[in-house]
Amino acid sequence: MTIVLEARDVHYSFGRTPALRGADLRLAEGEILAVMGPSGSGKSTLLHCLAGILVPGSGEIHFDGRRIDRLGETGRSALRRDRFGFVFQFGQLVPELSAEENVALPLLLSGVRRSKAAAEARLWLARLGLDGLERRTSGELSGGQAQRVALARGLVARPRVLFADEPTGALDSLTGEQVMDLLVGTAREEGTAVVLVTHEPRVAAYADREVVVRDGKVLALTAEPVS
Ligand SMILES: Nc1ncnc2c1ncn2[C@@H]1O[C@H](COP(=O)(O)OP(=O)(O)OP(=O)(O)O)[C@@H](O)[C@H]1O
Repeated sequence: MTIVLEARDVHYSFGRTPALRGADLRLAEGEILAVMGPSGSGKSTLLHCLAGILVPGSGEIHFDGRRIDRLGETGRSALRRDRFGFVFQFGQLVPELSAEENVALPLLLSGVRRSKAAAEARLWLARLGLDGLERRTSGELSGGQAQRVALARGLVARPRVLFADEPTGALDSLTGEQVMDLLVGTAREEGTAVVLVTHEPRVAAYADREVVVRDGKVLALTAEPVS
């Protein structure tokens, strides 16, 4: 089994408020991992540390066997752009851009030609059942459609790890299930590992394994990834 991402004894504080107090986590290649836990327990902070958005006060983050917590902002932002994908609770689409332009964005940022990026974006929109909606802006899409656009954007650059923070949090349960079916289905097809932060057991049930964050520490609910 190959470990793609690992947190070792990670501590992080917001000023004097400790958010992580020795968090450990291992994510296997292609694994879908649910991170659960009560509000304020440190789930989002852990995701942000794993994704190189926040730098831990102490401890280590390893991606593909390389320490990433020691990289500078430029190195971490290159990593986020080239190797990681993101989906958040509120899709955070750029409101002025069309669905197609939103999905093409990560490719354009990586230097892909405009016509190729647009063609890839259209393929991903079709794959997520959004054909015909390419020209719409986020204000012209339903919540579920917008979240599928966000998912297409998160996966278009074929990341090694997709970080999903409450990806269905703003959706009704039926729409949430459709988004989760697509998220898990496409991640599996692509071999993309997923860190899925959720407080909903129904959403966590889509994962291969669950951990619980409590008081800034990670408790394993089911076994470590197995070979
Ligand atoms: N920007 C911030 N400034 C100060 N404190 C923060 C900030 N973000 C989070 N915290 C604090 O850090 C702790 C962990 O927060 P975090 O957002 O990681 O929890 P969470 O488990 O994701 O919560 P939720 O389920 O409510 O999103 C909490 O005590 C929170 O109040």
